[in-house]
Amino acid sequence: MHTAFEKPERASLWLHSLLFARIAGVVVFVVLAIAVEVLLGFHNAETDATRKMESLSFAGNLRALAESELNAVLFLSNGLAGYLTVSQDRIRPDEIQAIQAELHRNSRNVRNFAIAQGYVIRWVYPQAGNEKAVGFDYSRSESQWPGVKRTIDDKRGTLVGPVRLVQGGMGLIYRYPVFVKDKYWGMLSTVVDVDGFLRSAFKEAANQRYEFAVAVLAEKGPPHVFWGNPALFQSPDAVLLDANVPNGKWLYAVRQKAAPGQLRDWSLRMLGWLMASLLGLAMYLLLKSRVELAQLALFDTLTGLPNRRLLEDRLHQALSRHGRRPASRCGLIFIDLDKFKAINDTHGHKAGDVVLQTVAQRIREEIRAGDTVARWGGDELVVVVEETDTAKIEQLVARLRELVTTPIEVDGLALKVGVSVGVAIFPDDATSSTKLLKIADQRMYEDKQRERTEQTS
Ligand SMILES: Nc1nc2c(ncn2[C@@H]2O[C@H](COP(=O)(O)OP(=O)(O)OP(=O)(O)O)[C@@H](O)[C@H]2O)c(=O)[nH]1
Repeated sequence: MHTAFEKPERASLWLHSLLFARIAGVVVFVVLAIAVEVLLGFHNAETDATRKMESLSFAGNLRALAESELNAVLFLSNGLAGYLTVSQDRIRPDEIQAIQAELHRNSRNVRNFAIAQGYVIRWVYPQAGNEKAVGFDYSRSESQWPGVKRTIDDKRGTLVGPVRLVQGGMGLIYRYPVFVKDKYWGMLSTVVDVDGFLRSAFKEAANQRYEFAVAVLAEKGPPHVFWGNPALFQSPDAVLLDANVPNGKWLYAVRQKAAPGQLRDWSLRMLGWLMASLLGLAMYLLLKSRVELAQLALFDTLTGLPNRRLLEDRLHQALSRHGRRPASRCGLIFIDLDKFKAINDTHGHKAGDVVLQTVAQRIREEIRAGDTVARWGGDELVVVVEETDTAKIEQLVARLRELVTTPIEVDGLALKVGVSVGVAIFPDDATSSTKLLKIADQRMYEDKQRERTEQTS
């Protein structure tokens, strides 16, 4: 048996199909989901740019802090270098010790000062713990000599390191070459404790929001990272900022730690997708209800056959199509069940329904796919047959009579109805659908009368 709500076959009804409703629902969902992603993309790009600006400003802050800490060291070293330049040949060890002691007392992270005359270290302050440094000859140190030589050649103070110190531990060394009358006299080295220096430089920068790393840019080879996580230099989220230090460069990498915004992004995304799903579903349900309404308006709910309205439309279409094949015929068959009321009265309305459904199904299975059988109303059905001829219509009518009158089994009973049929042929009988229907109805009535007469005689 056919379902009550069948899909209209015509292309013009495509907009009222369930498939269209499903596609429209999916399209609404996809479009909204894409819109959510695009908006989130804009939002993220903007947030990213803001975060990078903030990171850059933080990196600038770090650079300023390190510079100010470094300036304190340079200031001390330059002062001592001034003394050495003035007093070169008259240097008195006790005087140097006193100056060094004074400078050391006022400096925070300076581990020691070392003064070399020529290339050999002569004086160190404080002496305790640094005895090993006295007598150290730079020109014989494979690791230190290239740097020392560069400082002398460049004639400018150079920040070296962090390096492993002769006296143990890690240090930053500020080397300052002393020249007397343009001739190299000796080297002043100020050794700064790396950890202490960096801690006091960056203590103000200690921040829950950012992580950072600092590296020395080598002339050759990769940067040497001496503070923080080296991976930051490879991170796409990190910003890099370089800074000049005496005769060299440091590089800062700064990244904001996982921002609370990431969680918010996910919530926004979930909310957006939820809205997209709900609106997609709403669109589907809306169109589905329209489909159902349209089907209710065009199909008979008991038999699933086209109703009178759709039949009239199809008949109209069939007649307009006929113009293309004028030699063929179009048949309109009006069918009315006889003694149907008696089935209702004797076996109940439900049994009558089954009879109507069965008759509808039998006729539907008999006709071709392009033809139409519709419920005209009550126990009346109408068949439209296209591209046919008179003989074929007669054969079809005979088969339909047989099909309708073949007993129908309902609850173990074989119920039988009679049938009256009236046929009108286009264009022989009429050329308008109204006229054809009228003629077919009239002939069906005559058929019924004939049957009645035959039964009574
Ligand atoms: N079960 C059922 N009965 C229906 C339905 N629609 C109409 N009917 C009944 O079908 C009958 C149609 O009336 P008639 O055509 O006069 O009945 P009939 O016994 O076939 O009369 P003749 O055609 O003169 O033989 C009425 O009794 C209606 O109540 C329906 O959907 N289901």
